Amino acid sequence: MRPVNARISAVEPLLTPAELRAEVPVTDLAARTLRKGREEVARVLDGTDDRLLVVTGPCSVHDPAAALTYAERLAHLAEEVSDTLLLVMRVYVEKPRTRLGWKGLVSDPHLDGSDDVNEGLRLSRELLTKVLELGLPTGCEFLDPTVARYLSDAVCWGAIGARTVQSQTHRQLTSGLAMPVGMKNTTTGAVGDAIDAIVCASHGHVFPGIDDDGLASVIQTSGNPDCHVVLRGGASGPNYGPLDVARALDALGGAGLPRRLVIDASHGNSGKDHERQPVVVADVARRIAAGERGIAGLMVESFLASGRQELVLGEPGRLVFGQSVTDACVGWDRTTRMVAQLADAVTAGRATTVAA
Ligand SMILES: O=C[C@H](O)[C@H](O)COP(=O)(O)O
Ligand SMILES: C=C(OP(=O)(O)O)C(=O)O
Repeated sequence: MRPVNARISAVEPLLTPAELRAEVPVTDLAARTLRKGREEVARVLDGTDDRLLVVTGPCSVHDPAAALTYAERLAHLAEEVSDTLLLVMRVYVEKPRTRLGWKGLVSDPHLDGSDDVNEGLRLSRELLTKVLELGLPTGCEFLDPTVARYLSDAVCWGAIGARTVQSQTHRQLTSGLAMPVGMKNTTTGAVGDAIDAIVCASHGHVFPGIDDDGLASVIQTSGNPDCHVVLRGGASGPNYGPLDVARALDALGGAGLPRRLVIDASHGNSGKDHERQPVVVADVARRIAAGERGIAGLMVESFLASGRQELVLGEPGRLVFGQSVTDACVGWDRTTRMVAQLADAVTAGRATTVAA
């Protein structure tokens, strides 16, 4: 197709959301997990379900087979701890980059710079539906509003990231998403912007977009009442401590919002050092066990193998199976220990509630 201006070098057709949905449908089995997952996440977030939400999984999916192996293990673990924890798998198929880098499975599924977006969308949707079919709720960051039209009906929990939480486009997108969405504090550490995003997304908006047939459309939304803050630390340091949490809860209360939030053990809270994630989790677990209120969930970046590896475009054969190619992750064994610690903390925290 002829480019429309000198700085656009090519314009290729993209399959439509309706075509992809027909090719990769959300099966009845997946739809059951989707409905249940969305409802349960919303109930945990508002406190009517006293379990803890734990969103765990790789920083990014680069190999659907490795992600599915992780999902199979996590589905077993989710069953074992279902009295105390609601486990959701991170299935992150779009990556926002600080400067440049591989932008995720949707953008470049062959890991070679060929940027086969049609295949990226197909593989991403297949993976999301397979994870749901295992009975495991799915979570992902919504980055490109167009991509959301192709995948959001297979997602139980969404995130708006630290780099886009101030963006009106992402707040409008969230206002039309049918699942609970976590708003990250900004990379500077500002929590107020996440609260602004929650308020903005709770209202209906009218904005340009595409419909299911890919036709340029005016989209009207009714607002998303199920958004919450995610404390992920930032340039100003970690913000998972009791004082930062209390300040954020007060700010939420001051804005007329529920005093509930989620803590991300990774990113600015771990200084991107995966070895520090268990330290964050242990601290939060101790506080939950002691009866601290307001922490509705935790996020962990975890994969089969610990650490990270450098991705060399065009050489995917050299990659270690199940190890992150973006942020370093905790490995599987460490993950199971952290999950057990959180399950025990919820049990102990319940006892303090009964005693009070
Ligand atoms: O969680 C993922 C990363 O922190 C985020 O995508 C930014 O990554 P980068 O700083 O490596 O670009
Ligand atoms: C990019 C992510 O997080 P943040 O927006 O907090 O940097 C992520 O969780 O993958």
